Amino acid sequence: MIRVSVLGAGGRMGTEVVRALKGAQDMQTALLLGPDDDPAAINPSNTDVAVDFTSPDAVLGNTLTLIGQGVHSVIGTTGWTKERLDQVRQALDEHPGLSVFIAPNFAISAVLADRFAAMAARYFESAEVVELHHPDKVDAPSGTALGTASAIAEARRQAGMGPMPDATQQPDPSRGRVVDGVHVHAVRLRGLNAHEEILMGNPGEQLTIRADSFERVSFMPGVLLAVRRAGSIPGLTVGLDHYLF
Ligand SMILES: NC(=O)C1=CN([C@@H]2O[C@H](COP(=O)(O)OP(=O)(O)OC[C@H]3O[C@@H](n4cnc5c(N)ncnc54)[C@H](O)[C@@H]3O)[C@@H](O)[C@H]2O)C=CC1
Ligand SMILES: O=C(O)C1=N[C@H](C(=O)O)C[C@H](O)C1
Repeated sequence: MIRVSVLGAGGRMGTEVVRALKGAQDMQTALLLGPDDDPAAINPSNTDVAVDFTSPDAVLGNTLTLIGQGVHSVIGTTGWTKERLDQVRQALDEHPGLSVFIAPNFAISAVLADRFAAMAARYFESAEVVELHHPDKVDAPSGTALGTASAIAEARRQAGMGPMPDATQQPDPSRGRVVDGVHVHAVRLRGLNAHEEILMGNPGEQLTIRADSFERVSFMPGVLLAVRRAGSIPGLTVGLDHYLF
């Protein structure tokens, strides 16, 4: 049995994760932590893998604590920057064999949308990302959209493409956040859950790639897969594609 502790267990995702763990034959829930609990309560005597769905403010501290405790982490929480990831890598250097796995998105539809976008990027002059979420989400743009924009930018770089056409004369917030040269727009609307549309355009044609997570259950197969694979790739791994393709 894999003993799994959950940080953020009372939240929207945490609740769904606890339900999924209860339905998994090879897993048992260990500690279920909320914002007032000490993550250092998690250690190898009670936990094999810790799952974090907390908040962008809390996740780095939690992760560094869990590395210090010698427990593998599976993380869905957003808020990662290159600097924060470097801090995790540095901490992991002291703990060979330990793994930290971060997925901006655990839904297969979103992982495939990213992959398709990276494949398509070199064939289109223009590309923009629109992410649409429930209005209780605290961060914008979504971690998924940031990853998608970076993947598109990297594919364009590899293809030797320059900047996208845009006659806007001065930067304006209505054009969204520019991530690595790719415009990202965030919509917050009651009734939505988690959605992303990647728009690509050429003279006379358009490609739209869209992924919709209508319910949080869509993230659970990915979370359980990452828990089962924890420790299989030591060090820091970012993206469910590492386990899928
Ligand atoms: N990677 C993925 O597939 C997905 C990622 N997310 C991300 O997961 C995170 C959580 O999302 P939701 O569940 O919707 O938020 P939420 O606000 O419903 O849940 C977060 C929970 O964490 C708790 N919390 C805050 N700080 C904590 C700490 N230091 N220790 C323990 N618990 C703490 C809060 O009290 C709350 O219960 C967000 O960053 C969101 O973007 C959400 C959905 C899918
Ligand atoms: O907060 C959410 O809901 C989600 N957060 C993640 C993100 O920011 O990309 C994943 C998914 O979009 C749902």
